[in-house]
Amino acid sequence: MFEKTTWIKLPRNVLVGHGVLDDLSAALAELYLSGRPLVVTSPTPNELAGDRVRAQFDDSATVTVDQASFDAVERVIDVAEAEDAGYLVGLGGGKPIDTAKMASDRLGCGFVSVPTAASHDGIVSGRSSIPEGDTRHSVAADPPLAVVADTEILAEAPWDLTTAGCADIISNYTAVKDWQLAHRLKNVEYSEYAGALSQMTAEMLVESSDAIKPEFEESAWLVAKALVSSGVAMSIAGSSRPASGAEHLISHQLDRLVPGRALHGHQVGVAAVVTEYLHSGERGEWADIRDALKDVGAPTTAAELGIDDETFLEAVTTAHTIRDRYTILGDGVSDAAAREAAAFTGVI
Ligand SMILES: NC(=O)C1=CN([C@@H]2O[C@H](COP(=O)(O)OP(=O)(O)OC[C@H]3O[C@@H](n4cnc5c(N)ncnc54)[C@H](OP(=O)(O)O)[C@@H]3O)[C@@H](O)[C@H]2O)C=CC1
Ligand SMILES: O=C(CO)COP(=O)(O)O
Ligand SMILES: [Zn+2]
Repeated sequence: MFEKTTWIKLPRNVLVGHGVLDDLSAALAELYLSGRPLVVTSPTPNELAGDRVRAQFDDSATVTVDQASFDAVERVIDVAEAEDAGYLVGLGGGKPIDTAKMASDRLGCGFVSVPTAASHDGIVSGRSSIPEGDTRHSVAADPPLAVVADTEILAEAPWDLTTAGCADIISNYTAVKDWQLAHRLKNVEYSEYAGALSQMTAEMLVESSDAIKPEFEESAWLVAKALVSSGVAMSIAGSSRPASGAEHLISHQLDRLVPGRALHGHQVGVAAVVTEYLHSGERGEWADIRDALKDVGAPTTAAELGIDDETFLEAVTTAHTIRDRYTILGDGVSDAAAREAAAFTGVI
């Protein structure tokens, strides 16, 4: 008997462009959401855009979170219940968006993503990343019903956040290679469609890198569109596999060793240079990844991340323990192999 089933959860309305923040309520009107919104935000995004969001609703409540944590998720759930909110609007960077995504998943209510930074593909995906104990990687949570990404706001955000978003997309190259490897060696289910979409998203971003420059609103548009596409690839796959391989494991390990030292996207970009070398050796495509990162102004060395060489190497040699996800790191690379890869590629 044929037993395969597919259930793909995707956002229904995705708005990317200049001034679209003011179309938020129109985008939501089409979704038949009921009740009033609870805006989940953090201090800077609230100051930048909170009033423009609240002005579009007759009635709303707001809760501000300072960090992504399970305490913050609990607090949002409490406020949502106390305020009798019908759905949650995550306004800000990954911190409020992931907190709102997780809280709405727990509450069983709708979630809408209004990113103020194009810093990683979590702003669109059905994945939420809330640190708990030693766990740093994302877990499944229903994706946003709508995404409203105003490029005017994204373009005015600190440039580092945008280059981090670019690097998160560039790392899709190695993520897809790891996924294909796991398919060949461990029979992990692989989606050709999701893999191709993820890879094409990285290729298109790299091909447009000349247009990715600070103060060009088009840069924010290109990056936001790529983040949407990467999020869709994850939704099709039903996992973060299309956008998260060994380079993400290394980044998660860095988050444990030196929390908050560098942005997620920057870490996965630098780690991707090393994991590409591990995949394809001295003559492989690691230099293309490094050059793509350089072209968008993202870091390419451990030092540029503010991380010392030994800590970076410790992350590479221990990253395979992070989660049950087979990658080029296998059951662990030796210190000598990690050192060789990182030194040859100029990462250390
Ligand atoms: N779901 C997923 O797949 C993923 C989720 N994540 C999660 O996302 C978080 C990191 O994402 P990131 O976006 O860097 O985090 P933040 O939400 O912390 O945003 C980064 C910083 O930028 C500020 N900021 C946001 N928007 C603007 C703006 N328009 N102008 C000026 N400053 C702005 C924030 O201010 P303020 O301090 O006031 O908030 C904050 O200081 C982590 O919690 C991580 O776990 C990361 C990767 C993937
Ligand atoms: O950041 C992500 C994809 O870019 C999510 O990946 P993780 O599942 O490894 O957290
Ligand atoms: Zn990522």
